[in-house]
Amino acid sequence: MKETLLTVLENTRLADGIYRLRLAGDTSAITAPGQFVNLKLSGFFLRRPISVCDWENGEVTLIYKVLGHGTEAMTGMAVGTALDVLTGLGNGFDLSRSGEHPLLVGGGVGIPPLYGLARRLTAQGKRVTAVLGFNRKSEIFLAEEFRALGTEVVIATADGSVGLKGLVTDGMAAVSDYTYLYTCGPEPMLKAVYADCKTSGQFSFEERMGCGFGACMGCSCETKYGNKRICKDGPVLEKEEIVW
Ligand SMILES: Cc1cc2nc3c(=O)[nH]c(=O)nc-3n(C[C@H](O)[C@H](O)[C@H](O)COP(=O)(O)OP(=O)(O)OC[C@H]3O[C@@H](n4cnc5c(N)ncnc54)[C@H](O)[C@@H]3O)c2cc1C
Ligand code: FES
Repeated sequence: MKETLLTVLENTRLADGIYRLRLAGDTSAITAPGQFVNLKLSGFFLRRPISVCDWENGEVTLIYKVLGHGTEAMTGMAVGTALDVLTGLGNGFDLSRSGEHPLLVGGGVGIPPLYGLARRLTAQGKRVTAVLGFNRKSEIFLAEEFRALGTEVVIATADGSVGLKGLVTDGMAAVSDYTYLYTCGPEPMLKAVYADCKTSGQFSFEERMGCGFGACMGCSCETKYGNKRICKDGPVLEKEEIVW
């Protein structure tokens, strides 16, 4: 973990309530897709954790959804603003387990960390399929960026306005021959994906957090191998260790 000052390069709206924040500075502590950063926002006591969508050459891209006061305040951050950021938090995804045809399943703001993962798996020559779930057409983001990587994209929308009408599990049913699964999204979605998953896999949890670096136990969860802190031992857990 590293505390550093990053400068806002871009803060733009991508879809309904969804923004892309690009930051420049020392990103050396970020080593794996699926890790997250923790942003100190002026006027807020607790930092706000956001997954790394991608990083390269001293730049990190985050994608956030406006949910409450903190993320609302983030929309007003102008280009050039200096932000105090804890970088390199969490374990991230282990790419070595993917096999030849990894399936990535993301819902809403669980999708961004899967983009950085898809980019690296594709660079390794893997055939990547991504099932992306949204509520409706106006909330869709990153689908074109996944396609530009050469990833096969299956979109599921709850209202049927684009792609399959239904949930990400309906999209998963359309992919038969995957070798491994990576997923991130809200917990009810992760549970449904867990129930339908035919292979081994890794599940990333975006729990509410206190400190974000292992000190407060506020994110503790039970696993088959004892209690783990989602912020430090996760946010990525192996399918085989999850207790549901
Ligand atoms: C490891 C990790 C990675 C994350 N990555 C992303 C990301 O890439 N993009 C993104 O948009 N969000 C992400 N989140 C969620 C993000 O941290 C919260 O949405 C944000 O902190 C809310 O702050 P706020 O001040 O706007 O809302 P608050 O005022 O704190 O809360 C507003 C509402 O949102 C609910 N809420 C707050 N945090 C969460 C949460 N973690 N999960 C579900 N509901 C919550 C509250 O219960 C409340 O109802 C991540 C969370 C974690 C722990
Ligand atoms: S949020 Fe404090 S230990 Fe995880």
